Amino acid sequence: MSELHRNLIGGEWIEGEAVDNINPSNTNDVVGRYARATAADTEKAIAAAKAAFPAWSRSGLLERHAILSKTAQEILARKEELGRLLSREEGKTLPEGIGEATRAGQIFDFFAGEVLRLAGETVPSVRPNIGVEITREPVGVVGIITPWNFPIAIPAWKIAPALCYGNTVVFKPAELVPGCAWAIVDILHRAGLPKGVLNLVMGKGSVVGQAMLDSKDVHALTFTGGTSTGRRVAEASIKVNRKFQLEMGGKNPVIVLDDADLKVAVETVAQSAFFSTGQRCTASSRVIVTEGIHDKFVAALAERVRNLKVGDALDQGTEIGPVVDESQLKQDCNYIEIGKSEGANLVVGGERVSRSTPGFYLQPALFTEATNQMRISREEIFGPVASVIRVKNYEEALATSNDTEFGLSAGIVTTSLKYATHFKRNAEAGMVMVNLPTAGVDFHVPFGGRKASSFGPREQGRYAAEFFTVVKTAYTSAG
Ligand SMILES: NC(=O)C1=CN([C@@H]2O[C@H](COP(=O)(O)OP(=O)(O)OC[C@H]3O[C@@H](n4cnc5c(N)ncnc54)[C@H](OP(=O)(O)O)[C@@H]3O)[C@@H](O)[C@H]2O)C=CC1
Ligand SMILES: O=C(O)CCC(=O)C(=O)O
Repeated sequence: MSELHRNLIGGEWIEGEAVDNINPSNTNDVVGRYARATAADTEKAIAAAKAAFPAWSRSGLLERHAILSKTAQEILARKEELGRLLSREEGKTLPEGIGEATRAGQIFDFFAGEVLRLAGETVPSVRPNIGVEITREPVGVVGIITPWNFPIAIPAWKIAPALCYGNTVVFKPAELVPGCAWAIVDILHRAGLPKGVLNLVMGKGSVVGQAMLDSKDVHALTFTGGTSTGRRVAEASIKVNRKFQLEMGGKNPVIVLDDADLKVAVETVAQSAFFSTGQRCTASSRVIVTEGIHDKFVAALAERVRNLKVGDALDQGTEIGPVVDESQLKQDCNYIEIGKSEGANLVVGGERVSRSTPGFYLQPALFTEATNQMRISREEIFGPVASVIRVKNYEEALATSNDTEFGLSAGIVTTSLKYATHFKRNAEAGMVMVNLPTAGVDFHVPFGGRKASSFGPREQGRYAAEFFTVVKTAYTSAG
């Protein structure tokens, strides 16, 4: 039997009930065995983080810099192995897995630099002989709850800034993907983090996650996942005056205008909608196309989708890996049936694919003749399913793209500077892409959305400081 990967609590590796981590490309393949934490373990982890906070919040900048930098170097040196682990446990293709592992290394590298750039402000007072200093301090114990779709990048972009700014951490990864989570915690632990500064509690959201929500000793909570869980995080946090940050769903539009370059449009939409099996909160599932280009665009996109190679995430040449698990696959298939019953036209895909190994394979599905009122255009599906909505002109395209409760990412494909500029200004989204896929973002600039997609300060880049610190304003009289 393979080694049990244990939880890290107060600097000790702690046993727990063993859970198999299953490969969605081949359900006969057990990626590893991981210990399931209990609510009592979670309470111990929170207590350990609380006890470690006073020393870590005052730790030397060079110590923090060295640990984050060493972590970055090890992740980058092992990016192929970690990328393979990621693809094996989550199902994105190997190049995508290696790309994500690389991104995690770059994020730690970025925040290793940020440790040395911590800054405040001194400003004159409006009163004579008084100085005003504005500084940022760590918040305390940060709870981190992450989803399964970015098993290494999302933990990295929450853990790295939390530690950089002097917080201690209790980290709960999604139960489906403990492998990458365990690997980065192991790397950080060996890089020299003091006991209790980073605690790992793998386990169920309803047990471990809930124990974090219920604790008044978790002073800030950063969450990425589904909208309904996000609401629970918000409600629980308000009760205990906790700072919280939510990244949730999307129903991201991509507009294709008559003047678009056809090849760019097809590739941008295929990438936005189907790569990473459509399992990205930034994926696009509403393709809004003006009537002059509609028919030739649909024909070219359908051809591209028909030829997308669905297969084992680790096989060379696979473009679309499996869906993450049986329950997500059911959700995708259910929405495909809903789309058909609503009267949209399924032009290609949507059927389960058999391979030599048992896995959750689905041929990407493309609907046409959809309207923006259909459920498939309004609800997040989180799979390789997209619908084309035909519109008359740019004005109708813009209105349709903004007609959604979500506001994470929005894209436009056009050769017109006028429309590109107008769209950047008027799209109701946190991130806007011109002639680029709606998914796949840089690691050093702000990430986040508007409306029901996000709540709280932005993640990533220098903007991360807003969530992971609290501001203090100090006044000193000269005498
Ligand atoms: N915006 C995004 O990036 C993502 C959006 N989603 C959307 O959410 C839908 C559902 O996906 P799913 O993974 O189930 O999303 P969840 O919101 O259930 O999961 C996200 C994280 O929250 C945890 N969690 C679940 N219940 C609780 C709770 N009561 N208290 C605290 N934490 C909890 C989960 O734990 P565990 O999984 O271990 O039970 C996981 O770590 C998807 O179909 C998709 O629409 C999903 C993933 C990412
Ligand atoms: O598109 C990306 O690069 C990031 C997407 C993401 O964070 C998510 O799907 O949760």
